[in-house]
Amino acid sequence: MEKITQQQVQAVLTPRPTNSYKGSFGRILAVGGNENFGGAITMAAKAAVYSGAGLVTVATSKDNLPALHAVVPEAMYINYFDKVALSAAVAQATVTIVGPGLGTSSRSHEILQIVLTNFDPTHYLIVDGSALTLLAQDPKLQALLPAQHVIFTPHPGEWQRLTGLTVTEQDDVSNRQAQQRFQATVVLKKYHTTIYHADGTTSQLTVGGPAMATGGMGDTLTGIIAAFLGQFSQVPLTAVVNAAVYTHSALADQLALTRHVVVPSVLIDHLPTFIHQLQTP
Ligand SMILES: NC(=O)C1=CN([C@@H]2O[C@H](COP(=O)(O)OP(=O)(O)OC[C@H]3O[C@@H](n4cnc5c(N)ncnc54)[C@H](O)[C@@H]3O)[C@@H](O)[C@H]2O)[C@@H](O)CC1
Ligand SMILES: Nc1ncnc2c1ncn2[C@@H]1O[C@H](COP(=O)(O)OP(=O)(O)O)[C@@H](O)[C@H]1O
Ligand SMILES: [Mg+2]
Repeated sequence: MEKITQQQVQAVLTPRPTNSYKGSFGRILAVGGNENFGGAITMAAKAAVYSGAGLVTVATSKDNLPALHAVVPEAMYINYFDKVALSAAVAQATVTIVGPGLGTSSRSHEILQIVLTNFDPTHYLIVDGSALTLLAQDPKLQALLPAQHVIFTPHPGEWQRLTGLTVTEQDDVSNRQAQQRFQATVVLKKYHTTIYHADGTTSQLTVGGPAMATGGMGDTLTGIIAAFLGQFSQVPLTAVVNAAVYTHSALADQLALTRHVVVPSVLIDHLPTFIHQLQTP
């Protein structure tokens, strides 16, 4: 198993070409955030913007719109109950996040089904939070998953729901066997997060720690992964995912030097500076 190094990450985070524009850095769609969990999709969207995504649209409950725009006015909005608008947005996005704060109601299920049905498999799909729980509950939804370019970001509880593996049974052999059933990249989030890539390789973090154990930290990670996929599309998927997961936890470690807890919103605010710091030899 390969440990992810800062040098590998720095090789991914290339500076922006001078003749670039917002369309050069990904069209991200973030789908989630019901009436109770609007913060989850807002953090995902803000993390994507602050990690350099070109264009970010949030498909969420209308209840969340004022708060979304107060926190991240750069993000565009659609109502996720508008099936026509949601289908069109999914088809256009170069990277779609689905699941943070989506909830597990029948309406949440319907939204996930629309996302999976309209997704363009040449693009990227990040499946997190409630979307993983909905998938675990319904094999028919699993059958709609594209065969490539899918990234699952479960915590051990979500991975247990998907695979039936209890947290103590989640060893490398069992996790790899389970990954092969889905063909997706699996980012198994924990102390020293392990990434089971779809190409058969495995990577592990040596950064990150308990100051990250607070609600919203995983939602934030989805936005960083999406933004990096949107920007560094010429780099292999394995390296881009590793770079995003590393950046998230390495920044948390830096902030934890002077903090008891790393609040996700605070981590997001530091992303532009930290990414620049990684780019500067
Ligand atoms: N501000 C917000 O709106 C927030 C919304 N959230 C959303 O809330 C929904 C439910 O997600 P949750 O993860 O909170 O709850 P879940 O019920 O999906 O998962 C928690 C369960 O997993 C088990 N588990 C085992 N190992 C774990 C580990 N290492 N970390 C976490 N849980 C572990 C726990 O014991 C618990 O039973 C998701 O859609 C999520 O995105 C959360 O992200 C928290 C913040
Ligand atoms: N003790 C820990 N050590 C390292 N990383 C941690 C620790 N606790 C939490 N994290 C990280 O915080 C994030 C939590 O994700 P998740 O449980 O999905 O949070 P949420 O759904 O509330 O946003 C993951 O990236 C995980 O690796
Ligand atoms: Mg989560």
